Formats: sequence, structure tokens, C-alpha cells
Amino acid sequence: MNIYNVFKSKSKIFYSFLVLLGIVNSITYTGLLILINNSISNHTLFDNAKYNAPLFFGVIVISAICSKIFQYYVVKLTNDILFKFEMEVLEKLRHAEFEAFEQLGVEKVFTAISDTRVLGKIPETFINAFNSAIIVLCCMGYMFINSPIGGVFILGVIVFLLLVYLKRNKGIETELNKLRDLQNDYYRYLNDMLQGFKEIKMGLKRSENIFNTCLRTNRVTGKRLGETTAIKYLDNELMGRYSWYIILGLVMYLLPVITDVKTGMVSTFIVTILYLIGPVGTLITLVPFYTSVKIAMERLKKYEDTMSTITERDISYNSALDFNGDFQSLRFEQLTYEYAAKESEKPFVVGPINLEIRKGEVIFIVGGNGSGKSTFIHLLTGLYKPVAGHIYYNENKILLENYPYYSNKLSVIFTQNHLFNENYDEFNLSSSNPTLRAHIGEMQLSKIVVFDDDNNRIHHELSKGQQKRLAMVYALMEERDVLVLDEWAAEQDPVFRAYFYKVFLKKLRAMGKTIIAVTHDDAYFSCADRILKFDYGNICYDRQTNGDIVVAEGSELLIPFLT
Ligand SMILES: Nc1ncnc2c1ncn2[C@@H]1O[C@H](COP(=O)(O)OP(=O)(O)OP(=O)(O)O)[C@@H](O)[C@H]1O
Repeated sequence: MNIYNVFKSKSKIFYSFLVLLGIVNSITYTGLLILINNSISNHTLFDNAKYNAPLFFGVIVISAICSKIFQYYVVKLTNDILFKFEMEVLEKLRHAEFEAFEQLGVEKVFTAISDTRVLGKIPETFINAFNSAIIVLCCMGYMFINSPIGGVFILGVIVFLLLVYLKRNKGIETELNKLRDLQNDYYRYLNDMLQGFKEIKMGLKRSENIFNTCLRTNRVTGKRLGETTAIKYLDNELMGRYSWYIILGLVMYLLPVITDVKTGMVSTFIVTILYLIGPVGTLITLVPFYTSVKIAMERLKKYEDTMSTITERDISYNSALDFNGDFQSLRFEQLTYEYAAKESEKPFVVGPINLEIRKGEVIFIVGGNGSGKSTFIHLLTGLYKPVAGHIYYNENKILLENYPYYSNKLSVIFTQNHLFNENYDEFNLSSSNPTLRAHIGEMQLSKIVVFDDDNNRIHHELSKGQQKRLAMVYALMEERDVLVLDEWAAEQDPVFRAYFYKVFLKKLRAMGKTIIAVTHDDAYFSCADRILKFDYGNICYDRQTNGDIVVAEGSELLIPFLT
């Protein structure tokens, strides 16, 4: 998050204008103080007192106009800055590598977005504080001019009470950090409760633990800490408010005794002090605001660091980086991926993989749980970037900048696929589209799907297996040559599964598609042209329909069908 750049994006003239408005505003505001004090002490700036009233009202008008213009621009600036911060977070997310996104987690993205709201308040708070500082300076200057001793006395008392306030605030800050940690745990438990609602309903012990041991305990501690923090905070506020009365008392009763300040001057000081309460209050609110900005910036920095682990690229369309022509082949050369190791653990490694996939092949990827099939799919689809080796698409080596174009050539249905709420692909999803209707028919969904022709959408209130079939419809609408499926048929009923393997795959092949499908359905292994078996992250054999078996050195043939 480059805060400096976001602020810099506004012109210097804009800031200068705001500062100028602030200065005029503060000076007119202080001018009112001088006029009020003059009136109380029967002084006049002019020889003729008849000018006092027009001047007073004139200053009010100028001050009000300046305040109005100032407010307008501050609101504009705040919203502009907030917009820029939000867009930066979203842009970072859009450009982020999948691995970074996986590492970060969804909650941190939401936190980052809410943190931008804190940063969005920086200009407003800063400019208000700047104005308040000018008013405080003018008031202090006014007091010093009237009575240097009185000025020193009042300044000394204000600074002392301010230091006490700040010290007490530091203690609150530590407790706020503890509250924030508790809040993070709370969201984690809440996420478990919402995502695992069904599972919680099915286990009394689980339900008891998540509710009582985790959520309730967390909230009880949060409530206790929240109470003590709020009481301390309110004590501080109370102290701040009563500090002013103490200052007024000292000015009224002590100042005339210990200095030669006259009674008339005391009333000038009292009015000035009353005038100072608002601006000093604004300056004090800078302390907790600074704390929240510091925390938000640290979190956004972490967000930025995680999301930028791999060089950022411009992903606006660039035809020079795209691949032209129909799909012919995919080749993996020494392709290797390694998960980031946690502490002393040995990381799981996939590869090195050397493999060629040719146009029109139907390839099944098989292997035991945790053998590396999905990791390979993430590599193949370009979501994971290899730590070594390369992918060649139609013999074009894929470089970092080509990856989005490469991924764009593949239609993929992941194990946990997501059906989007909006038609982001701009498919023609009208009920009168014959191609769409044909695909829906092939997926045996004709009697099930509900078209929303007005919004060019299809309703998604479907069973899991039906959602997967609709995902297939969308994948076909993409009209890409390569179709990658990760355990697609796992949720299908036996009849449809048989149809998928025995009939539909043939149709896809006839359409010229190349299919790469992860599957555990050994009863249908014969429907593939080629089977790749994974074991401990490597392809331990590669069997083709013509009977050739490429057995990796040292690996065992574990599936009876393949022996
Ligand atoms: N995010 C991750 N971080 C670290 N290691 C991981 C991560 N995801 C998977 N692994 C490791 O990679 C190994 C292979 O996982 P993968 O999901 O590729 O297996 P799979 O063959 O698809 O299994 P399954 O058939 O159960 O889906 C796992 O044993 C696990 O140890």
C-alpha cells in the first residue's frame, strides 16, 4: 500500500488550496475571539466603536463561507482517497498470484478493505488537526501578547495535563491490542460455526466445545476486557473534561495571586481557554487515531507483502503475449513445484515432470490421496508457478508474462468449483440460445435449469451434482480446446457417471477437445486414451491406449487394471 503515492496523486495546488482555506478559517476564527474579548473588556480596534459590529459580523460571514468551502473539499478529498485505497487493495487482489491468495486467506482481504476506511480518514483528520493547531497557536500567541507570565502559566498547566493524558492512553493502547487478538480468534471460531453449521448440528461435543469452550470464553474475556478498556477510556475523557475546569480554576484563583495579572486580563484568559477547548480536543483525538492508522498500515503492509510475493504484472490485454492458433500440444519440461515448508517439515514436492499432451487426447490422472494430482492440476492450469522447469504451449515456452494468456486457453472445473452470481463471461445465456440449450440437454438439465432472460443469467439453486453439470455447460460455452476436470464426476449419480465416461467423453473428443481429468473412478479407466498415475508427487507411469506403458524407474504398479 503506497500511501505516499495515493496522496501524491492529488495535485499540490489542491493541498495548497486546502491549507490556505484552513489558515484563513483559523485566523478568522481567532479574530472572533479577539473581538469578543475586546467587547468584554470594553476595548475597540477602531477609534469609532460603530465599526465593531459590522466587523464582527463580517468576520463571521467570511469564516462561515471558508468553513463551507473547506468542508466541501475535505469531503471530496476523503472520498477520493478512500476510493484510491480501496481500488489499490482490489487491484492488488486481482494481480495477486493464487499461492499468495491461498496463503493470506479470505478474512485478511476483508480486514484490508476495512483498514482502507481508517486510512481514508487521514486527510480529514490531519487537516482538521492542522486548523486546530493554528487556532491553538493564535490563542496562545494572543495570551502571550496580553500577559507573557499568564501565557507561560497556562501553557505549562495544559502541557502537564496533556502528558498525564497521553501516558494513560498508552495503557489503553496495550489493552486494545489484546482486544484485537481476541477479535481475530472470535472471527475464526465464527467462521468455523458458519461454514461447519451442519457438522456442528451433528456433534453434541463439537457443538458444546465451539460454543462454550471457544466462542463463549472468547466473548466473556472480550466483554471483561472491553469493559475495563471502555472505563479507562471514559475515565481519560472525563479527566480531559475536568482538566479544563482545573485550568479555569487555576486561572481564576491562583494566577492573580502568584502573578501581577489583573482581573480584566483573567476574563480575557477565561474566554480564550473556553475557546481553546474544541481545538485542543481535536488535537487530542489525533492520539487514538494515530494508533489505529499505525495498526491499519501495518496490516495493509503485510497484505501488500503477501500479495506481491511474485513480480506484479500488467494484466490488461496485450495481443503480443497471447497465443494464436488452435491447440496442438502441451509439454512439461522438468516441471517442479514445492510447497513452502513449515518449520522443520519436509515440503511436498511435485515433479520433476516431463510430459507431452497432444491434441484430442483423453487423459485420466489417477493416484492415491495426497499423491499430488491436484497440485499438478494447479501447476498445469498456471495457478501455481513452477519452482523449476517450464510449460510449452504449442511449443511456445510460457514465461511469467504469458501465464494469464496460457490459463485463458484452458477450461477448468475444480473440485470445489464456484458458480458466479453474475454472468461475468458475458455468455449468451438466453433461453433461446440453441448452443446453450444443446449443452444443457447434454448435461440432462433441460427440465431443471431456470433461465433469467431479463438479466441474461441462469438460476443456481441446484444440487451439488447439478451445479457441477452447469459448470460443465459454462465450460463448454467458453469454447476452449482443452478441458481440465478435477474429480468432476465424483458427485454424479451412477447412471449419469456412466453416461459421462462412456458417451459424453466421446462427444467431447469428437468436438476436438483435449481432456485432462483427475479421477478415482477405476471402473471407467478404460474410457481414457492415456492414464497418468501419480505417486509421491511424481508420475510413476504413463499408459497409452496402444498398450505402451512408460514406467518410471523404481515405481510400483499399484492399480490392478494397469498391470
Ligand atoms: N496448501 C498446501 N500447503 C502445503 N502442502 C500442501 C498444500 N496442499 C497440499 N499439500 C501437500 O501436497 C500433497 C499433495 O496434495 P494434493 O492435493 O495434490 O493431493 P491429491 O493427489 O490431489 O489428493 P486427493 O486425491 O486427496 O485430492 C499433500 O500430501 C499435502 O501434504
